[in-house]
Amino acid sequence: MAGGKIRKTHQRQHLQGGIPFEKSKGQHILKNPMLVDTIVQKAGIKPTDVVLEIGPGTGNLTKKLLEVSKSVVAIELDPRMILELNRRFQGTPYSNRLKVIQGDVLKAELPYFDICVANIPYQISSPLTFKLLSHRPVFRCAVIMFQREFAMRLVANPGDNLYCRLSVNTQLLARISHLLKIGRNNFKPPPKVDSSVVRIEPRSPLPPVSFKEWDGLIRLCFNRKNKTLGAIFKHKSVLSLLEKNYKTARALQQGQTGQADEEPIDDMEVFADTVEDPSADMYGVRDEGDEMEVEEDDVMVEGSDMSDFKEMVMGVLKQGDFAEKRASKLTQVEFLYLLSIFNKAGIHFA
Ligand SMILES: C[S@@+](CC[C@H](N)C(=O)[O-])C[C@H]1O[C@@H](n2cnc3c(N)ncnc32)[C@H](O)[C@@H]1O
Repeated sequence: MAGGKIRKTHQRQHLQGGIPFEKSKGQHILKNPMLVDTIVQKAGIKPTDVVLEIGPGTGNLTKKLLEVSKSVVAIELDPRMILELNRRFQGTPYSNRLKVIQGDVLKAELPYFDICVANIPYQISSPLTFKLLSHRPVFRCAVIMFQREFAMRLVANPGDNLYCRLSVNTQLLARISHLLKIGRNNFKPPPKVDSSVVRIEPRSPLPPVSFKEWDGLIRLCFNRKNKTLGAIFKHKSVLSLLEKNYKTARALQQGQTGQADEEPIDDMEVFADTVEDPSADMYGVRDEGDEMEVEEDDVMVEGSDMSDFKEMVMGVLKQGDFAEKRASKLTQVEFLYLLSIFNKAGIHFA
């Protein structure tokens, strides 16, 4: 840690190198040098690696990364931090191996990197994770500090309380493991929550699935994650949405004779689109576990109301033995199978 002094004002500003930290920018500096060493060691950086660091701040982690890698590219939003970084590394043997880009990482074009190591501002966790996972060429791994609950959602398994849409979507794209628990007192100023360091290893190749279709199904299932799939798919709003998609797909198919019926693998641009607008909360944790509000007219379609289309949907669920199962307990493989049998029956989610 650069030797700064701590001054407390009535606003409890915390200073390092004369810089007041801004909580709105997630500026919580790792002050425990042993932890910084452990994170760098766990990242398994090779001397030939180009490292991407997001939010280098005053450079505590950056210095250790420079010691073990070929070079570091750091993206930092706050120009005051960049001045501090320049002051810290100018005239040292590290200066020509450090490139600092000023800007918002969510808007920046990411450079080439082998490995990403970062203590990030927690408010960008979800869009940043998906921005990294859509980056090409595929990197080896990312070792990232997240808010503890977000990290536990990333690694959650079927049946765990925190298993949610975020878990399923990230685990489709990457292998994720929990590396370290970090208490809030290791930061200056301490955040309100504890943290965890997680390793993310992108899958390559990706499972051959349309991401739009996948997310459509997962979103539907997790909006009422503790209800049986049989109950979810009996709702009028769900059935009418799927019936509309079904009719559209059939009309398109009729207009495209001679084409293979296999679903094309989505272009990676799909991922880029979803991270451009973080407010869309495409993968956020906000809605997880919440029951989707059932509108007054969103009744269950029962008995005499039974339409041919509903019978078809129920037939698909029965075929895979899914009617009595709940999203909160379904594995990745089961979701992939469910999507494939729906699609085979001409039922689509996007
Ligand atoms: C949690 S601090 C980490 C600082 C330092 N890496 C450490 O571990 O001590 C997060 C850093 O990310 C920067 N930051 C916040 N939002 C950002 C964004 N959208 N893009 C890039 N950097 C950002 C902050 O200015 C701050 O320096």
